[in-house]
Formats: sequence, structure tokens, C-alpha cells
Amino acid sequence: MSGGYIWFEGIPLPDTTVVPEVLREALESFVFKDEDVVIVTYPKSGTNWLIEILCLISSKGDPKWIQSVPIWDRSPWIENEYGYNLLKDKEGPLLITSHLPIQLIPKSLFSSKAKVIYLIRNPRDILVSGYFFYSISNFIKKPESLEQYFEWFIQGNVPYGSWFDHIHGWMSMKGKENFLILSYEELRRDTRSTVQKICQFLGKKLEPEELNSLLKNSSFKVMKENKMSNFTLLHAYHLLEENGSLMRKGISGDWKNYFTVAQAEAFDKIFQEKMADVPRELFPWE
Ligand SMILES: Nc1ncnc2c1ncn2[C@@H]1O[C@H](COP(=O)(O)O)[C@@H](OP(=O)(O)O)[C@H]1O
Ligand SMILES: CCc1ccc(OS(=O)(=O)O)cc1
Repeated sequence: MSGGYIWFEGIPLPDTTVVPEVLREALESFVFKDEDVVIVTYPKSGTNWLIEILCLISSKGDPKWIQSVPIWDRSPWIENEYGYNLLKDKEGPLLITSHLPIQLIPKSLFSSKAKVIYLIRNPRDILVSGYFFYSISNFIKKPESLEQYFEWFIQGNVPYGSWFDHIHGWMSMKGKENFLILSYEELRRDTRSTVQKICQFLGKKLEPEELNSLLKNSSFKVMKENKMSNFTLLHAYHLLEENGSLMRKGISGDWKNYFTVAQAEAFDKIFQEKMADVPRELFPWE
């Protein structure tokens, strides 16, 4: 286990989960079907929370599936060797996850009607979440300090490259009827309405008790205790340090507890410069 990167078409990808030849095959031959649902996020945006919600929509709130099957088997990452090998032989409709920037996603996505949900989060919170998660993981390059990780993040020397580029790339899909943009912040502020919005996008209907069960079983508290979702299964493979979990705090604005005044000002400046061309309403935290 090296915890380094492979540089794939200029993007740093974790070398413990991504195998270049397998990713190349996925990019050239994977065919998305109209019935598939694809979750796309930059890492640490709340990916696994959204997966849990989509699994519970699919099971109509019944928690059996999320309590018995690891989260990475329920909605495999297409760019990972493990995930691609599951997906390529699986009967559809598929639930698929990806952190890939738009230029690396298999091209068949653009000619299919597969429904894509893109989840955005305040990059300052993503930075803090990534810093803590990669510090306890043994499969991603470990930062020595938040100061160092801050620099890596700004430069895009982190898994899946620059957050700023990721957003710009995927925003070219904005307005397409099979593309839904959500934010972690709205999901936290009003989970019920946001789940209803997802159901509407997917053409699904949940009865009130099914929705209540979904909300309970995808809550931070319940996910934290679900070993199929909280990443503690990785302990057996020494991929995550003992007691380490995906579920850290699950809040918005935690960056304020870690950024220095100078870092906050520097980040604001870079954000304004790099995101000036993106409509503000996409960033509910600004
Ligand atoms: N049910 C839930 N409610 C709120 N936040 C959740 C959640 N499940 C996961 N998260 C948060 O999502 C982040 C992980 O994102 P990803 O799944 O993309 O790796 C972590 O953020 P924090 O580290 O800020 O707590 C984690 O706590
Ligand atoms: C094993 C599934 C998994 C876990 C963590 C990952 O990290 S990140 O989301 O890319 O930062 C990826 C895949």
C-alpha cells in the first residue's frame, strides 16, 4: 500500500484504488444505460450520505439492504478497479458513484439518459474533512499538517485534482434535464424537502412512513453506527486507522474552527477569482 497517486491525464488519483489499465478500459467501454443513476461528487462532499439516501429510496425506506451490504458494493465507484469489476458484470438499472472530473467520465454518459446527481459542498469544509480523513487513512497520501494540506488543496494536489476545476467541468451539464445539482448544505438544512426533490427527479414516490424511515436510517447518528456505511470495515484491511470512521462531524461551517484568519482571507480571494463566472446561487454558503 503506497498511499500515493497515479497521474491520469494530469489528474492525481489514489493509487491503491485506481489501476490505470482498468480505468482506461472503463473509459473506453463502459456503457451507461438510460435507467442508471449516477452520483458525482468531488471527494468529501457528502458522497456516502447521498448513496445511503438513494439506496433507501430504492428500497422504499427499508434498511435491510443498507444494513447488510457494504456501501461500496451498493453504488460502486466506476473509477476504482474493485468498483468497475462489479459494475461491468452487473444487471441494471445500476447505482453508480464517481469522483471523476467530467473529462474522464466514460463518454457514453453523454449519449444516455442516465440520471446524474451532482453534489456540491463548501470547499472549505471539504478541505477540513479531507485533511482529517486522509490523516487517518492508509491509502491516500497523508498530510503532515493542515497548513500543508491547505496548500495541496489550493494547488489541486489532492485526490481527483482541483475542486475549482471539478465544479467548472461538471457545471457544463447544468440545465440538462437528466442533471440535478444539490448541495450538502441544503441537504443538511432541510433533508426532507431535498429528499423529496431527489424523488421527483427520479420519478419515485415514497409513502410518508417510507420517507420517515429513510430520514431516520440516513441520519448522521444512524449511519455512524452502521458498519456497512461508516467505513469501519476498512479496519480489517488496515486501510483506516483503528477507531477511524468516515463519519466525523457531519456539519456545515466546521472550517471556521480550523482556518486561521490569514487562511480564510487567502481562500476567499482564490474563491472569488476562480469562481467569478459561476452563478452565486449554486453556492448557498457564500
Ligand atoms: N448522514 C450524514 N449526515 C451529515 N453528514 C454526513 C453524513 N454521512 C456522511 N457525512 C459527512 O460527509 C463527509 C464525507 O463525505 P464523503 O462521503 O464524500 O467522503 C464527512 O464530513 P465531515 O468530515 O465534515 O464530518 C461526513 O461526516
Ligand atoms: C473504499 C471506498 C473508498 C473510500 C474512500 C475513498 O476516498 S475518496 O472518497 O476518494 O477520498 C474512495 C473510495
